[in-house]
Amino acid sequence: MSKLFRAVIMGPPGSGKGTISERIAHSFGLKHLSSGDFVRENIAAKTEAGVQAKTYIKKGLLVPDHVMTRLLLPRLEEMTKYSWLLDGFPRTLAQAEALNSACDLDVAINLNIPLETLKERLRHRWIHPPSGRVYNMCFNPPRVQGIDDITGEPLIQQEDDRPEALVARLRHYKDVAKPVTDFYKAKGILYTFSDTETDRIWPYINTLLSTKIPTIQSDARCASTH
Ligand SMILES: Nc1ncnc2c1ncn2[C@@H]1O[C@H](COP(=O)(O)OP(=O)(O)OP(=O)(O)O)[C@@H](O)[C@H]1O
Ligand SMILES: Nc1nc2c(ncn2[C@@H]2O[C@H](COP(=O)(O)OP(=O)(O)O)[C@@H](O)[C@H]2O)c(=O)[nH]1
Repeated sequence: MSKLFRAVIMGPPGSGKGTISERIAHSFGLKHLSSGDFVRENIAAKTEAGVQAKTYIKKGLLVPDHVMTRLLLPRLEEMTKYSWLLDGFPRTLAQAEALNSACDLDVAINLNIPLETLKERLRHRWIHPPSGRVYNMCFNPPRVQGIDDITGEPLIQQEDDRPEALVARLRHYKDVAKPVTDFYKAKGILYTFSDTETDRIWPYINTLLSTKIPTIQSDARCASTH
């Protein structure tokens, strides 16, 4: 029987997790699971975890580990038949440990992007909040400026993508992410990619996954959710 492929992608805000996840989902037929999308769906559906999560997000805070794992792990249980790539989770060691008790990962992709590049990217990032679609006014602009391609609704810039908020976010990211990357390094599944451009990183990720996926997965592919 073919084995399913399970991966996580980590990196600071603006490092290209969403962009690269979309490419991976498209090229390898994995499901792209975004923790931010799960949070937004739970908020919209007013689930208990969603109501709790909203109070933190409104203050610009990360959702606490116990709320986040309660929201996410049941969704992963629904995915037992699929290969997936998880984007945005884990962000803390506690989350990584919770995930580790739920499933075995094959690969942890870690994006290492210089601070100046992150600042520049996020300055140009615009999002469509209801869907989570992300644009960049230089790298992948919408067809009409300020308007979502699919729905025609307005795009917004997130408060915490502004340069002042970003430095604090990045500092916080570094503190909490280090134990997580150390955890995956110790397991021998951490792959770090450093560059200023997604298009230069992508061929390396593509090659890595091409060597991993066909050997452990043949008929278990599934369509991307995006
Ligand atoms: N693993 C997680 N742990 C805690 N909070 C989370 C997690 N994933 C998502 N969230 C919450 O949901 C919000 C939206 O998440 P999402 O990943 O879409 O955006 P983000 O924080 O702007 O990330 P990035 O800039 O890296 O894309 C986060 O700001 C955070 O409050
Ligand atoms: N200029 C430039 N922008 C990029 C590149 N890769 C991604 N982006 C944009 O940078 C922003 C952050 O990327 P995103 O995938 O949302 O990163 P995430 O926060 O890690 O999920 C988005 O607006 C992307 O469109 C790149 O190589 N160059």
